Amino acid sequence: MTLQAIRYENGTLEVLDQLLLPKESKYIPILGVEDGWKVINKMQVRGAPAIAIVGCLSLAVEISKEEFEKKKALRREVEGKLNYLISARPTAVNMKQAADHLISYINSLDNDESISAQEMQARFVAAIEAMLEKDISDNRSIGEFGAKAILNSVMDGEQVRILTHCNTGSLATAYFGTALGVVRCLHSASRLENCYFTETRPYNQGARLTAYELIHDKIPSTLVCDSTVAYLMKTAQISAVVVGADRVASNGDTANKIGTYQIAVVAKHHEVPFYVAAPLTSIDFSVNTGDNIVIEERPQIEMTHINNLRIASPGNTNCKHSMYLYKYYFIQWHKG
Ligand SMILES: CSC[C@@H](O)[C@@H](O)C(=O)COP(=O)(O)O
Repeated sequence: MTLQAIRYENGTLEVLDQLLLPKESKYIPILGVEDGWKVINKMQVRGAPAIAIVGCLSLAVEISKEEFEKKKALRREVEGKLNYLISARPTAVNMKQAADHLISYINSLDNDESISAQEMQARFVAAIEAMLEKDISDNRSIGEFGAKAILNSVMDGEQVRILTHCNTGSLATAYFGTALGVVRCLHSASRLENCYFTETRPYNQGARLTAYELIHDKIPSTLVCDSTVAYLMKTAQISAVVVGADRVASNGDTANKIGTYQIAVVAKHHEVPFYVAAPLTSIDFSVNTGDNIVIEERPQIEMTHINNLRIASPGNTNCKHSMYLYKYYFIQWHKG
């Protein structure tokens, strides 16, 4: 059975605390938008599609509990809260795309004189619930298309070796993932020899979360240090790299977890095909190039500490090389 990181039923929502994994599996109840914002900001929920779904569902939970006499009041509340949710993690665009879509939907409901405030409220909550279903079907298609694309570039019946970065699986989406969904599809088709995955410093989404998912699904896999990638490409005959995306600009420049850029550069050097597996909601047509993507800067403590234990030497770390950008756009889209 696929891991369920987001549990939503009849207006109640709880999410698996990903900061505690793999040591502890604990679900956090989300009672409204403030809780939603916090779990996203603290990265107890992460991964671009999961951020959008949890953010929007937290609004659905809050709205469902309220009573609105005036449609305008509902519209104002929805707009303000969606804009607030976007600020929790700015680089991943899925939350913003979802907010734009929902704001335009609530405006159309507001303008529709044939419906009451209660009807508007019910339809709005249903629209958010439909996003959950859409993510599930998108995951299925991405997995199937991605596996097909990779298998088309190898010999008939050949087993493939895939490298992935960060976590893009059930913990990052509502179903079985984007890049990790491709890996899952290759495995179900009995065409996966091995999935190599990076530890993904500083928060170790690979070592903690991707490992957790691959072990859960009994998929043959190997955890590698981030700094092993170049050597791995030289020696392990990697068939393809597949990663997810936090935001794709209209020219194809892609922002993803820090470290993705260097993997892309090394893949190019070793002529290993490089794929970005992402839903349409990760594409931001309002941004021309990666230069205009807002890059999230996270607190230094995430790099200097592991599980609240300091690993970097104490002292003034406020110097250039100790700052880190969390994400960076990494690649110019290749034509064809
Ligand atoms: C399907 S998840 C896509 C991306 O969000 C993923 O590749 C990624 O970089 C996640 O980063 P995170 O910082 O853990 O949210």
